[in-house]
Amino acid sequence: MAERAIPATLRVAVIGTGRMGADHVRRIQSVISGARVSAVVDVDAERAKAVAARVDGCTAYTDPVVALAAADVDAVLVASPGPAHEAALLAAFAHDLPVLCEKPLTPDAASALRVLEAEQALGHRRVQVGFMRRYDAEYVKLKALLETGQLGRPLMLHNRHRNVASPPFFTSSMLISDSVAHEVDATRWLLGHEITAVTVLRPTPSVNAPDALLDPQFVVLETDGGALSDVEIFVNCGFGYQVQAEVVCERGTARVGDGHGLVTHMAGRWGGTIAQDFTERFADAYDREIQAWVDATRRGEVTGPSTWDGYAAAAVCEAGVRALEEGGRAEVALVERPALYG
Ligand SMILES: NC(=O)C1=CN([C@@H]2O[C@H](COP(=O)(O)OP(=O)(O)OC[C@H]3O[C@@H](n4cnc5c(N)ncnc54)[C@H](O)[C@@H]3O)[C@@H](O)[C@H]2O)C=CC1
Ligand SMILES: O=C1[C@@H](O)[C@H](O)[C@@H](O)[C@H](O)[C@H]1O
Repeated sequence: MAERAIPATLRVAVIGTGRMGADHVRRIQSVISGARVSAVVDVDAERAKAVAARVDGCTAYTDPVVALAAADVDAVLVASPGPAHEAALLAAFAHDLPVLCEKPLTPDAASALRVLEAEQALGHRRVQVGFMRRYDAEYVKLKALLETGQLGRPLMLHNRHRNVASPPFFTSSMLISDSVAHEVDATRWLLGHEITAVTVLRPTPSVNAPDALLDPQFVVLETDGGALSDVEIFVNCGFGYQVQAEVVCERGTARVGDGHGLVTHMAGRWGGTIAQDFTERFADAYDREIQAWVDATRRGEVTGPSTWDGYAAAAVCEAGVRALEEGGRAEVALVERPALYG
């Protein structure tokens, strides 16, 4: 395929204009630099039209394949639901377009592997996966501290991931595949280890969990570097959105996500506020993530979480769902890491 000329302002097609897609359209148009939205695609035609109407020179489509063939597009942002990602990614690969794909890369290891193989067939990386913890200022500092080696070898990572309430379509396995997927990536990225086995423990569900939802869950990830990473996932905690991580090393510990940004003392009490959802807690991280993607694309590069990272997360989550459903511990089987992913 002929080398594609990269314009000064990238023309981006956004596939999926729901909560995340519409927010990324706003971000590209009003917050970051170097890109504009030239096309939006949603199976819900009215939703696509409503979002397109807010953006000059943006066309609405209902089919990603038609959109990428017809529209003037230099890059693609995929924000449709996970099961639709494979088709969208393959449509982008057919035009050799760079893609920012929201997590999960795909919902299971077999489809993630097909995407991995399709990208290798192109011969170069095309995908950045939307694991935004890697762009959060506190997580970035934690990673940098670990890399100095001052704390010594990481032994354990304790993660807490709490949502106010789960959406109506949420299932018990989605606590792992949709939510813990972030901690799976954070563990691999912070520790630089692959995850080899997953154990899922199920306390008696909260009275606030919708019917039959196993919420909360306690997940233990074993790594090939000998560290353990545990995740409390609680998606109906009721009081706020909290994402915290504490790494315990041989010479000390470090933690992020306590939300101590603004502390007030008033009327005999002290305290702060708790974010209510991810769009608030991770707003800056999403801005940095999309800006980094646009900047790298304009340089003709692909950076950030790769298709390999998306595949590894899918395989770990699949093992996690197995452990949840069958009880106990499930081992993770990964294919050999291809040379393209270093
Ligand atoms: N990084 C993060 O923190 C978060 C990431 N996400 C991820 O973002 C993606 C989208 O999630 P939400 O915006 O919350 O979902 P949503 O349900 O609000 O929006 C999805 C949109 O995609 C459309 N759609 C469905 N199938 C499609 C297809 N085949 N082609 C084009 N459009 C299609 C739907 O009509 C809907 O408008 C998911 O992959 C989700 O896991 C979601 C929330 C936070
Ligand atoms: O990715 C996300 C959602 O899909 C997921 O459902 C939430 O639990 C996470 O907090 C959010 O970041």
